[in-house]
Amino acid sequence: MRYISTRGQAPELSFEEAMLTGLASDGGLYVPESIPTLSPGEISDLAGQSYEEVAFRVMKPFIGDTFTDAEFKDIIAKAYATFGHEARAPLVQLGPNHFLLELFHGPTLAFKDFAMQLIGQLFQAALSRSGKRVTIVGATSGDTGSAAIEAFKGLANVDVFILFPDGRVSDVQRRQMTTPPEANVHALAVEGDFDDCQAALKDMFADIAFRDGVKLAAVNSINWARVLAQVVYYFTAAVSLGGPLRPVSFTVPTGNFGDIFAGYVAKRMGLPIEKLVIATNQNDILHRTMVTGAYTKEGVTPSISPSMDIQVSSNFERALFDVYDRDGAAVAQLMDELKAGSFTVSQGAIGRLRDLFASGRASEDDTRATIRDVYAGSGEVLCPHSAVGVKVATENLGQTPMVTLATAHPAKFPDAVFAATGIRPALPERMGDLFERDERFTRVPNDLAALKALVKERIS
Ligand SMILES: Cc1ncc(COP(=O)(O)O)c(C=O)c1O
Ligand SMILES: N[C@@H](CCOP(=O)(O)O)C(=O)O
Repeated sequence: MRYISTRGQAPELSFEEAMLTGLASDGGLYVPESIPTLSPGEISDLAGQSYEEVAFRVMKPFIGDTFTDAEFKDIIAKAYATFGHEARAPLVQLGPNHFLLELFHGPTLAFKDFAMQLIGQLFQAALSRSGKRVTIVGATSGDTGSAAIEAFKGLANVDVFILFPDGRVSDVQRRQMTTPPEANVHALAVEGDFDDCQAALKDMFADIAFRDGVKLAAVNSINWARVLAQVVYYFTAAVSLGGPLRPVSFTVPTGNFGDIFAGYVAKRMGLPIEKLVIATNQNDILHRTMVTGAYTKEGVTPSISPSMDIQVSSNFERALFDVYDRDGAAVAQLMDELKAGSFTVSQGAIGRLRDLFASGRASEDDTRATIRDVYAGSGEVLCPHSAVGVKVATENLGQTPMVTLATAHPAKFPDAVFAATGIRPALPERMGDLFERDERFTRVPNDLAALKALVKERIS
């Protein structure tokens, strides 16, 4: 399996190279040159298998001969051994035809652990056989950073720098990033919002001398391996609801478009998914784009679902690449226009996007009301991101079972949950002392040169 860039100008890479590289040298994102499919029989055979076995069968065609079957199975087993639920991604029924896919039983209580725990193991295996060292720089609105630090802390061949927007993540998210004592962890509080952090990260990749000098690697969902790991739970959920014989729909709380893009890949692999619904909070650039065809940046307004406070949604580029018939030059042109603030999707391409995705938006009041009503109706306590999903899902219910992705544990956002329900969800016991641990982080200006200098100084 070879990987190509969405902007068409970077070299083709193997799975291992694409994973260790992250962003393509032309600024694009790597995607497989073709999407492998599973037959209906192969999908039926996933029923009753462990999460780990499904993960192996779904991901294997994408990784080629990077690892032997035995090595890859061992990597998967280690990745999910830390999860607090035997099913890894259990389904809970919310209503007659509405299910919640709980993706928050990993070590940092968000769906990011599914991919990050896996790529922590993949990096370790690849780097220990090559003897190479990498510098991971990640941008986070709260969850990617904690999951990355958890997965890479203490590893011999890796330094991990996480840029988070100062004052715009929850206290639990910040403490998950700032309390690990390992010397290879560097939490950086940036004066700015998530888009500033992500732009700085992409600019670091664009500086080839810096990129090669520090051996830069990415663990955001610009890294294909992140998206791939997230494809698996679409299969486990659909199969437990009767797939492939019965189609299933999914609603996905969306920011950087990685999680819903994984659903699109599952569909392309042959999983019968009827609807894929993009659910945005008040920072609704993706919903506006689906409605108007114009992708227009407006400022980010902080919300009670802070992890989705994003305007420049990285993985939308991967979807554009496909609806523009994999024309890298056309995608590069759109991304250039975006630097000036907006681009318009062509008539043909927006039509195709609308065939593939539905969309909706939840205001702050909708989000609070959904947390309150779901708690009163079923006793299920939702985090604000999952509540955005549930609100939009209820507008898209039909005959087909709907699965809403519950992307984080409510205890990561106790203030928003308390305001809506009057209860304060407790952190799992293993994190009970999070607020007693010492914090360690560096405040940095939103200044690329200063960030690069700090990274160089810390790794030297
Ligand atoms: C809790 C939570 N929900 C939803 C999202 C949105 O996921 P994606 O960025 O893959 O669209 C994020 C972060 O990205 C998140 O942290
Ligand atoms: N919500 C994310 C933003 C980064 O998303 P990623 O999936 O591209 O890593 C976060 O929590 O950091």
